[in-house]
Amino acid sequence: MNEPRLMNERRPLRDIIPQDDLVLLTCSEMAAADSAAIAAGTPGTELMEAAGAAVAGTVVERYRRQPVVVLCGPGNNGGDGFVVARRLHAAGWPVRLALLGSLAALKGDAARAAHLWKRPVESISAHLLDGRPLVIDALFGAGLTRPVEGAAADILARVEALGLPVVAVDVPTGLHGDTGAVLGRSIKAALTVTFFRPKPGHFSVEGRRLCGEIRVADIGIPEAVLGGIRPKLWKNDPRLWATLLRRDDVDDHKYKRGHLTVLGGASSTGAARLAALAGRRIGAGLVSIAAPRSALAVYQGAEPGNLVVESDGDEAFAQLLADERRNAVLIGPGSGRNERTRQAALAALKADRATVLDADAVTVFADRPSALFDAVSGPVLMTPHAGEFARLFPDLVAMPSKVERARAAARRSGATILLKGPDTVVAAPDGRAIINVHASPALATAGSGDVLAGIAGGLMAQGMAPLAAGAAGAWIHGEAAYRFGRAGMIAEDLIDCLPEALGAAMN
Ligand SMILES: NC(=O)C1=CN([C@@H]2O[C@H](COP(=O)(O)OP(=O)(O)OC[C@H]3O[C@@H](n4cnc5c(N)ncnc54)[C@H](O)[C@@H]3O)[C@@H](O)[C@H]2O)[C@@H](O)CC1
Ligand SMILES: [K+]
Repeated sequence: MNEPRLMNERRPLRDIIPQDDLVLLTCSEMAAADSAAIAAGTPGTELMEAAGAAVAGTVVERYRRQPVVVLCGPGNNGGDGFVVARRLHAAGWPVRLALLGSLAALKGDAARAAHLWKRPVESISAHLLDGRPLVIDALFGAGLTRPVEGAAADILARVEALGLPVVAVDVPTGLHGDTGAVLGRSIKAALTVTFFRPKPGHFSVEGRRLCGEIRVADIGIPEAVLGGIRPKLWKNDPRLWATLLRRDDVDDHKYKRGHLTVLGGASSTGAARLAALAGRRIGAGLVSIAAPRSALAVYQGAEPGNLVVESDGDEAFAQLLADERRNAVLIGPGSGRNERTRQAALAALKADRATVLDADAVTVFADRPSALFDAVSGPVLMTPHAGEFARLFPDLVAMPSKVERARAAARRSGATILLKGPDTVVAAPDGRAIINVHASPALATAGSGDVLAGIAGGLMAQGMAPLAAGAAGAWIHGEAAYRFGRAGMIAEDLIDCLPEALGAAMN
């Protein structure tokens, strides 16, 4: 009897399902959303009033009545501050307001908001902080263009030194909404109220440190404006990809669940074994390790459910891929920085397999990255950490935005890039990108990356496209760490927790 054909093979891979409520908007996209809302009939003053009202409302909800100082900047972020001050004062709170710059220099909506504030406008000075007030930071928001210095930096330093509670309007001053980098100096907020949609900067490592709790307020911008903006960045969540995870089917057969082939190395054999186990746990029907003769016995004596095939020398991997049922390939974890790894990667790309390139498979192309990029044509996910990324894309490292770094690398290489870290970004060559913050610091442990590569490879074997597999992999990886839920986690524990994590993603 012939063995059943693999069902996934040569079928289009299943891609993410965009969700409007998970969209993140850059500052210029947000400005476009404001403009579209204004064009659709909501005046800018109303948007600003709604923004300030949302901040004031949140403050009243979260804090007991107490003295407040509102620090206003020279633009519309400051304009929001004037609204917050007026509304808190109306609610009976003791409010002082200080403006950076002169009232006469305010323009447009901000000038109108200032006009409605009938009480004193002070200048920024340390005396404002006498009596330890709650601080509303409305100095700079989406319009931040250069480092925060001078009086603004001084007062923020003072607020921080005194440990005063801070509520940030839109973003903590100094945090760049797009890049998530700090320009000059910033301030740690307990709460950040942003408008319509979060911005990428809220989810950078710095952003997560500085924003505190993030509340996204509706300010009356119609959802329909997103249609015109066509955003391409989402916050990772199972709703983007959970429906793509394979559900059990009555006529399931292991070949229908894909066959992941992992290149095993000669010395660091643990990495490929961890990846292979993760690939099986995540649901690949078969996972085999292509092992060099010298290490065959090691792999054969290990986990009995991993298939082990001999694959020695530079050409052998290409021959393995003559079997079309090997629909997905993972190369890199412990595979060795050598010609065999390099040739296996090129063979996988040539054979157009769903391919995950990690660790050594990234590093072996450092001397001539174009040899890798030229070979990419099919579905490829590359999963570098920052150091591996720098080897392949040295000129992109200086870009301040991690999302843009990953996007540029994806565009150049033709592969989907999963750039690891506490704020993992997955970016596809067409510009779609996903930020994952569903990750625990406990993931910073040896072998954790091998597990992630195995999960992604297993998901691609089951028919997920690279962006979906990367996003799902990063989330499930994070969820597994949360599920372990105590100190002392090692990579093997992550694998044990995968079934529960997978279950959580599917619910
Ligand atoms: N209609 C709208 O556009 C709305 C805007 N909103 C608010 O408006 C904010 C954006 O307003 P803007 O675009 O006016 O920007 P900002 O208020 O963030 O700041 C802009 C001004 O600050 C200057 N500036 C930038 N960085 C500086 C630095 N380091 N030191 C000194 N000056 C600096 C700029 O040259 C500009 O004059 C959002 O963050 C949000 O709070 C909300 O009111 C909702 C509606
Ligand atoms: K701010």
